[in-house]
Amino acid sequence: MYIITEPLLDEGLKILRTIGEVRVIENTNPENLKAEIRNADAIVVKFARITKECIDVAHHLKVIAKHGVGTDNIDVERATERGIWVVNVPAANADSVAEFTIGLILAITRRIPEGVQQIKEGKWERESLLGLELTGKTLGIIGFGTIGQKVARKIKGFDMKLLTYDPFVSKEKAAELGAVLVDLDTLLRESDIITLHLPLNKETRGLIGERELKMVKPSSFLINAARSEIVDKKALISAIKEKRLAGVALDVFETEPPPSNDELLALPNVYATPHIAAMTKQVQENIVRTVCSDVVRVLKGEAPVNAINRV
Ligand SMILES: NC(=O)c1ccc[n+]([C@@H]2O[C@H](COP(=O)([O-])OP(=O)(O)OC[C@H]3O[C@@H](n4cnc5c(N)ncnc54)[C@H](O)[C@@H]3O)[C@@H](O)[C@H]2O)c1
Ligand SMILES: O=C(O)CC[C@@H](O)C(=O)O
Repeated sequence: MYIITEPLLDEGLKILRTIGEVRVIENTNPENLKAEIRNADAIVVKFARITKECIDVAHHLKVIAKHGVGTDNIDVERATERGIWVVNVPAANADSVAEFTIGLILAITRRIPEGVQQIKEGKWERESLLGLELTGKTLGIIGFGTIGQKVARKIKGFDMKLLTYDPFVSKEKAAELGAVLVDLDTLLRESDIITLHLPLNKETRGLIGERELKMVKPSSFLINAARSEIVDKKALISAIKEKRLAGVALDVFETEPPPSNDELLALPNVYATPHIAAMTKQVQENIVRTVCSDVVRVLKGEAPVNAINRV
């Protein structure tokens, strides 16, 4: 068996080597990926785009394995048509991502990165760093799945009012975790902080656009540790420039890494981190074990545990 993979922890490489030859590929631009995937029986993918064109040259491919939960970088429909399993690792990173989300909320509302910067520059300008107390404020959680629910559970001690919007969740489920299920417009109008925890797909691309950003309070903050394209970038830039949003914290970008002259990142009140919400030792070890074990299962002719399609 021949397995290709984006760079992985050694533990994962060891598991894969029990079933075949493993090649680590660093260059995942479309042409290189097409050349590499041609002879592969399996691919472990982090951020590389596994497009229809890529899948169509992969005549031996049996499984596309996502190191993580979001499979928006994989053409799952085409893989299914071609009889190729797509597996991911659901839930494994949810605690870490929820913890990180709360970190971003605190960082942006209490202006922690600016405070750090001031001190390092030898400044002491406390009066310029007035923040927002979270107690009694409203947190709007868009997407109430594994991560959204963990955020609700973990933020309890902050005594915030919780709203959530998720078309696939019942109001009873929301209430169980102390949140009120509302429609999107209500959430946007009433929240002081809005955090996104939904997948990127045809329905959610651009879900937060100009119309939606015109509804939010100018004092509100937006947190995006889900996927960049859920928010319309042009509309977001206008909202920040026109002071219709107090601040934005982003862990995800359309192009990763984003270009150094990115217009959004250059704006004040835009905080950013390099897609690290799931970057904890525990999560990375757990994910690599789970995903590589599923690859081995498929290559042995067994059904994977975490398939997101049926072939
Ligand atoms: N920054 C990171 O490192 C990082 C790490 C993990 C996950 N993520 C992103 O977070 C996303 C959510 O992860 P999860 O584990 O909670 O997934 P999940 O599938 O458990 O939950 C997603 C929730 O979104 C809801 N949803 C779907 N369409 C919606 C819509 N149109 N409006 C509102 N809600 C909608 C679903 O009903 C579901 O409850 C992933 O798809 C991934 O893109 C990012
Ligand atoms: O591999 C990672 O650390 C990030 C993946 C994350 O965005 C996911 O969708 O699970």
